[in-house]
Amino acid sequence: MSPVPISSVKVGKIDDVQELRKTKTSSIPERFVRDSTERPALCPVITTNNNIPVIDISKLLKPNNDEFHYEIMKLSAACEEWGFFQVINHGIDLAVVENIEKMAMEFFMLPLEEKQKYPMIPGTVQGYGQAFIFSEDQKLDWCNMFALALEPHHMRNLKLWPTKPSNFSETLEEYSREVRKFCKNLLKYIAKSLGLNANLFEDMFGVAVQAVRMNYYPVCPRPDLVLGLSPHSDGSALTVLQQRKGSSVGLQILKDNKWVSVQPIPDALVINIGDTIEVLSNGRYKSVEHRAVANKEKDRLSIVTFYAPSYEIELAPLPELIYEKNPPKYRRYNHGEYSKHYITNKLQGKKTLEFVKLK
Ligand SMILES: O=C(O)CCC(=O)C(=O)O
Ligand SMILES: [Fe+2]
Repeated sequence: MSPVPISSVKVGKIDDVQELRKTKTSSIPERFVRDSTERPALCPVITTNNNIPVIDISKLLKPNNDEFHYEIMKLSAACEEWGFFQVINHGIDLAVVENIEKMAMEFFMLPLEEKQKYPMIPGTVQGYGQAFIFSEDQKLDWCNMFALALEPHHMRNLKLWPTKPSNFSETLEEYSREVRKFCKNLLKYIAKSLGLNANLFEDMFGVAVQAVRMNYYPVCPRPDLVLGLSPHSDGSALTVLQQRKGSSVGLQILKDNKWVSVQPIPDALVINIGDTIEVLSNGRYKSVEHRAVANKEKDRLSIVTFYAPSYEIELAPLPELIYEKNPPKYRRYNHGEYSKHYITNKLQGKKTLEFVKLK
């Protein structure tokens, strides 16, 4: 069951944030102004460096030596305590990483009419615009998105593949191939870190679903009033996030009820555990709530890949991780049904997981 468009949704007027920015006005339209409880400046933000764990993938290439075991232990602690980590020496060709950043920026800098040839279709999260908007009074994010499903092949909506910039398809295909390889390997390490057979996730997921979302956050005159992206957890198994070099700092994760700002490390990728792994690990690994904030001085680009099981797969906490003192916390469900639930509801912290949580 793959996501289907919803045609009956009334989303109201959605101002394009890049166009708003061009007007140089310092006032923010009401639909972007958050309630005081949601405004970023009112929440305590920790910005200390070196907080989010860093995993060195090169140390995982030779299994079963001390370095390998140490790194696997670090990975396990990162997934349990943070749900987020950065990876260095990830093995993805840096030229491929740079190319996608350049291409994405070229896309976002195109005239609005060009980008609007690929409008976001409510209920599918594909195309250009704002996703997860389901009513006329819902608050908007200070962000322009462009998202596409890449795999499996039959899910590609070819009408949504831009013809400009001219290298769009080729660049995205190359990037997504590299990221797919990386995700498959990382899932092996994650399985090992849970004491499971390395191939368990790959065998279980079938032909994995892979989607990419490019988020562009223009400079904002009042970042204290808006959010770049509403708080949410990801409905994927794994998410790989790349931040454009020289972008502002914008990603924040909720840790012990405080928003912690993720300081980018050059050439590193940010990884987070999505809802699927939280469920399969019966809550041992956390799909952590995160959001993005806007910035007054610098714009920001993030390129996000969601890697998830095939839609027909049934998911439930793994029997290997269930024992008497740790009974199942989630029910058995179909992943396609979960995905549909995810993308047909607005982003609201970890609310989506309630759909499958056992009371
Ligand atoms: O731009 C970011 O840092 C956050 C993006 C994100 O969380 C998402 O696209 O799911
Ligand atoms: Fe996310």
